Amino acid sequence: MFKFIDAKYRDILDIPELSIESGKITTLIGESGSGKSTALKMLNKMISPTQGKILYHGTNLNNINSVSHRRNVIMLSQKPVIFDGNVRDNLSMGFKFQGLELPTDDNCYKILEQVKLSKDLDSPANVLSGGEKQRLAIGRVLLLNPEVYLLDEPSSALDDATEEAIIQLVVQNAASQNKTIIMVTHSKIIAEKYSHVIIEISKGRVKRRFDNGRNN
Ligand SMILES: Nc1ncnc2c1ncn2[C@@H]1O[C@H](COP(=O)(O)OP(=O)(O)OP(=O)(O)O)[C@@H](O)[C@H]1O
Repeated sequence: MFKFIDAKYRDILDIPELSIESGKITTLIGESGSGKSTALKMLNKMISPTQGKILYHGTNLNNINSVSHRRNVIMLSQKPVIFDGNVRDNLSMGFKFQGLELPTDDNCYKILEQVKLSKDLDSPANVLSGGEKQRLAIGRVLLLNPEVYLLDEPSSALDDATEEAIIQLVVQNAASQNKTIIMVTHSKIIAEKYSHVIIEISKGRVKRRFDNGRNN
């Protein structure tokens, strides 16, 4: 699905060859500052390689329109982004950005059920609790139904239980549809529990890439 070929980003990342397969959960691990977030940002074109290239389904990402790419490859920040307005507005926001037909109330309620948020679509979003905001942000991404979910762990530590709850929700909903999940975590426990493939990054280079032995 993704293939790095002699891809460099400044002096931060240097990846001569790396493939990320579709339909799998791939996790990037490695010490702080090793380049994990930078690698993830390259996958949805937030940044582009300064040398070399990254292919997506065989096409150089440089030749793919950024807006349409981000329809297929969505970054879910673990710090929830909540917009002014009600729950419905927040669920529809991605569709508005992308110029797509807005989701029906029925579909919105189905997603709220999946993320276990029992709120009315008309209720204001800014009064939700932190955990509820997180579930609403996840619902927004699940509703967009992308091909690839990028989950970036904030370096400012969320507690592991919250991080795992987010991952669990996405894995349950996305992996059951054979979607691709690529995530960054500092937690070896989380990496080993959920990943098919683990990639260890050290000083901007791939140190190890191994099959985690998960086959479902
Ligand atoms: N736009 C940028 N300009 C200059 N340096 C940058 C830029 N983005 C990241 N860096 C540096 O590149 C290195 C890798 O950063 P990155 O955020 O990818 O690391 P990380 O492995 O995700 O770290 P953490 O686990 O702490 O989040 C760091 O030293 C960071 O300071």
